Amino acid sequence: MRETKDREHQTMNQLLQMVAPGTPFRDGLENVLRAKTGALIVVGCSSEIMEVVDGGFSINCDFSPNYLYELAKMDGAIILSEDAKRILYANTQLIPDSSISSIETGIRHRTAERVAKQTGKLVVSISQRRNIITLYQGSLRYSLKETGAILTKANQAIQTLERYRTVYNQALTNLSALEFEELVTMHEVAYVMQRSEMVLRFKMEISRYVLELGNEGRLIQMQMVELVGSAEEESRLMLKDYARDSSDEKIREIQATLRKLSSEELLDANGLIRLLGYTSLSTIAEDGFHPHGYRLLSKIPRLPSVIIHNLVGRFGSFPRMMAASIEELDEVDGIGEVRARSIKEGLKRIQDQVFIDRQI
Ligand SMILES: Nc1ncnc2c1ncn2[C@@H]1O[C@H](COP(=O)(O)OP(=O)(O)OP(=O)(O)O)[C@@H](O)[C@H]1O
Repeated sequence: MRETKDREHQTMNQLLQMVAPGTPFRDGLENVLRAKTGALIVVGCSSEIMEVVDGGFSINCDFSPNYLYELAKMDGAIILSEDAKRILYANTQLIPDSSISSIETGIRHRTAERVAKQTGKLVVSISQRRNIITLYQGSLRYSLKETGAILTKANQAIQTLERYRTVYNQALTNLSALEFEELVTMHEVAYVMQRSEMVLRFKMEISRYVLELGNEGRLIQMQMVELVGSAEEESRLMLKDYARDSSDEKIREIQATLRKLSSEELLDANGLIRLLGYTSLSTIAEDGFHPHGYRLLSKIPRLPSVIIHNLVGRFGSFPRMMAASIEELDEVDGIGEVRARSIKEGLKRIQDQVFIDRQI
C-alpha cells in the first residue's frame, strides 16, 4: 500500500517538474488556458498511443508555446514527444477503450482519463469553460493550482517546518545533555526519532510545492534548505548511535522503514525502539542505553570519519570513550597525542555548550 503511494508520489513529482512554471510546456498550457480554446494533449508517442489515435495530421516540429496555442484552436487532440520537446500530430481523434471507468462528465476529460489509464502516458486536458488544467497519468489525476494559492500553502508549510525544527533542535540538545550525563532512556531516543521524521516529512511536502512552483519556488526552496540544515545527517548519526546493528546498510533499512510508517505508527515509541533492534526492555537494561558516540564526535571540527569509526570500534560506547585517558585515546589507530588532546578538549567544549543551550 505504502509502496504504491511512494510510486505515485514519484510519478507526481515527475509530472509537476514537467509542467512547472517557467518551462516552455507550462507556458504553452497557460497560453491555451488564457485563450479559452481548451485542449487535449498527449505526451508520448508509443505504440499503445498510436492504437488509440485516429486521423489528424503529422506536424513533427520543435515545441513552442505559441505553436501549441495555435494548434489548440483546432478540434481534436495534440500528440507530443515523450519529452514534450516536439509536436508530432494535431487534430487527431482519440478512441480509448470505452469500458475503462471514468469519473469525468465532459467528453474531453473522459477521453483524457481513459487514454491515461489505457496507455500509462501523461494526458493533459485544458477545459474551455472551467479555466482549469488537469493532468492524468495512469490512475493519477491532478488539477494544477494557481501559483498564488500554492505560494500561500508553501509559506504556511515553511512556518510549520520552522516550529518543528525548533522542537527537534530542543530534543537533540536535551538528548546530547543526557548522553553526557549517561541518563538516556528509550523515551528520549524515540522522541528524537519522531521529531526528526516529522521534519523530514515536512521537507518532502515543501519539496513538492517547490517542484510545482518551478522558478517561482526558489525562495521557498532556499528557506527550506536553510531550515532543514543538517537535520538529515543528525538523524542518520543518531540512528547509528542507537541501532544495535549500526552498519550503513542497516541504517538505510531503518530510515526506509521509518519513512513508511503511518502517523499513528510513528507515535508508538515501542515500535520505534524495536526498529533499532531491541526486542524487549530487558535487553536494553543489560546493555545500557548508551550511544556509540557517532553524533557527538561528528561535532568535533576536522575529525575524519575513519577516526570516529576507530574510536567507536575501540570503546564501543560513548561513556567509555568519555572516561578514556589521553593515553588510551592515543592507542587508537590514527590518533596521536595531539589529536587525543584535541578530541578530549573538543568533547569538553561540546558538553559545556550543550549544558548552556539546555538552560535557554
Ligand atoms: N475523443 C476525442 N479525441 C479528440 N478530441 C476530443 C475528443 N473528445 C473531445 N475532444 C475535444 O474536446 C472538445 C470539447 O469537448 P466537450 O465540450 O464535450 O468536452 P468537456 O470535457 O466538456 O470539455 P470543456 O470543459 O473544455 O468543455 C471537442 O471539441 C474536441 O476538440
